[in-house]
Amino acid sequence: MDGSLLLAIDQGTTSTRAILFDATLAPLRVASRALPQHFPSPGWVEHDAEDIWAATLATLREVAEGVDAARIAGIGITNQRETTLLWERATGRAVARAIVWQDRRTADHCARLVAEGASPLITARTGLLPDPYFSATKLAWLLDAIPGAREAAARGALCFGTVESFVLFRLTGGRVHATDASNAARTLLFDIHRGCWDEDLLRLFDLPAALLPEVRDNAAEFGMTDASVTGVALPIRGMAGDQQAAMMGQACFAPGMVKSTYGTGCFALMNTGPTAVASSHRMLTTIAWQLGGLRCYALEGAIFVAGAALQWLRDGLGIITHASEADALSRAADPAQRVILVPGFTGLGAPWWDAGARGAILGLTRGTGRGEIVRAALESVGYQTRDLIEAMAADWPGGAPQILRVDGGMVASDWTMQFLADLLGMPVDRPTVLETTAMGAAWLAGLQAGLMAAPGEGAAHWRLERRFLPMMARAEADERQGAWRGAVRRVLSEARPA
Ligand SMILES: Nc1ncnc2c1ncn2[C@@H]1O[C@H](COP(=O)(O)OP(=O)(O)O)[C@@H](O)[C@H]1O
Ligand SMILES: O=P(O)(O)OC[C@H](O)CO
Repeated sequence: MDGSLLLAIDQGTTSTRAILFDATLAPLRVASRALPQHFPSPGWVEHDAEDIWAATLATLREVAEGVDAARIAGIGITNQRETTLLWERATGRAVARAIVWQDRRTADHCARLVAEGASPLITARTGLLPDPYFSATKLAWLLDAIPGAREAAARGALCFGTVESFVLFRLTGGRVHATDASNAARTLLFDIHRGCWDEDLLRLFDLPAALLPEVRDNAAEFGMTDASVTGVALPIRGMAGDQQAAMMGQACFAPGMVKSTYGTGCFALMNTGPTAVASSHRMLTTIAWQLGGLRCYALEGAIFVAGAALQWLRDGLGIITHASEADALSRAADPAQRVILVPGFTGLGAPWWDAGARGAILGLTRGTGRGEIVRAALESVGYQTRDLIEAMAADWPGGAPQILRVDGGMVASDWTMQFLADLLGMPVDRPTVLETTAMGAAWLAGLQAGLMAAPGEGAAHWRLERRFLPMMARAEADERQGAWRGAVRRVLSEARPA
């Protein structure tokens, strides 16, 4: 028995992965399952809790097959954040489909909160703002929509949680209803300065405290899996929201370091150390991690559509059959055409926060073909990232970061990474292991198991695969960014927050 393997579960928006890592955080085995998406109404996005659970169990069993359980030092769970689940405490059965972070059905509730002047309280306590992206209004919506749910919630018969909490509950056979500080920080209900659920916010959203999970450090004893579920009892020792886990996988341990993850959406996070920096530029302030009761904070820019634009080109328009075709099509596209795609399919996130905005393709001519449209989808990722990085640089006393570390499914696109470096005018570093989210969860479990050094004591697990250096003239980059902002202004809704 050496107890030096770590097992990460990464429950993402479009897939669930389980990855077995060795003690140097090198991935040994990966199992993956796609997650079905449900779009029952315009702007609504749902996941079936049983799909999440079935994929979690299947991937976990697949990577653990034939491995001596005594060699597994711990499991780390990481997850799509904010996605809201409500389930019966007695049975673990979800009472409705999960409402996914991208879902906009609570836009009116958020607009009401803004109109009633609740924004300053919400931002001061949570570092967030009233937007349907976060969990609280989704939870309130479920309690109102399901007959009897409010009464059952008040007597403690229901559990609320985001995906990590639901997965933990099921893995432990219903014994543990808990979450971690990084996930709690995304609910609109958690005071990120005091590190606890906030009574005033519970009142504001009319939610009973009996629903809430207990909040633990990111590296902690979360309980043992139930042997009847996983075959043998294994310790769960790490937990973090996927974007915070990616920060750890990217070893962004020093204040001022930034990573950006390109999956379905794009999430750029800057480490701000023990200081919760309040943004004057519509960035989010969030908990990066809490270890030994001490919190490290981050500034975050969240954009809702990155790789999802390619999914739309593939599944909605059918003009590509696989995302990997996008690079060749973009290289071959006419450089003289300036087509701009604003991917506001589910509204716009940071720095616009406009739930009513919708997407647009501008600059079409008779010569525009699929290459120019695909290239515009890749370019939209660069433009959106530059908006975030400039906003963060304006908030952070240390100014602009020197380097951007990138990860997520979309960084396979060399073309996109080069365009990103060109627009930002800074190096873009792609690591050897792109499963940085799972790596972060494994790192947390390893930290708790005593296998890893604490942050700041070295970042031996991070290795550079390729650095993209800026080649575009600054004047051209600035002019392009200006044209992008002009395009965004044309899709903003009249009702957007001032
Ligand atoms: N070669 C590629 N070029 C561009 N985008 C890609 C490529 N391969 C995958 N993607 C995009 O990456 C996204 C999937 O990344 P992933 O990190 O698995 O997402 P998530 O965690 O949100 O489920 C998809 O939206 C897909 O369009
Ligand atoms: O599943 P991902 O990688 O798209 O991440 C989703 C985010 O956590 C939403 O906040």
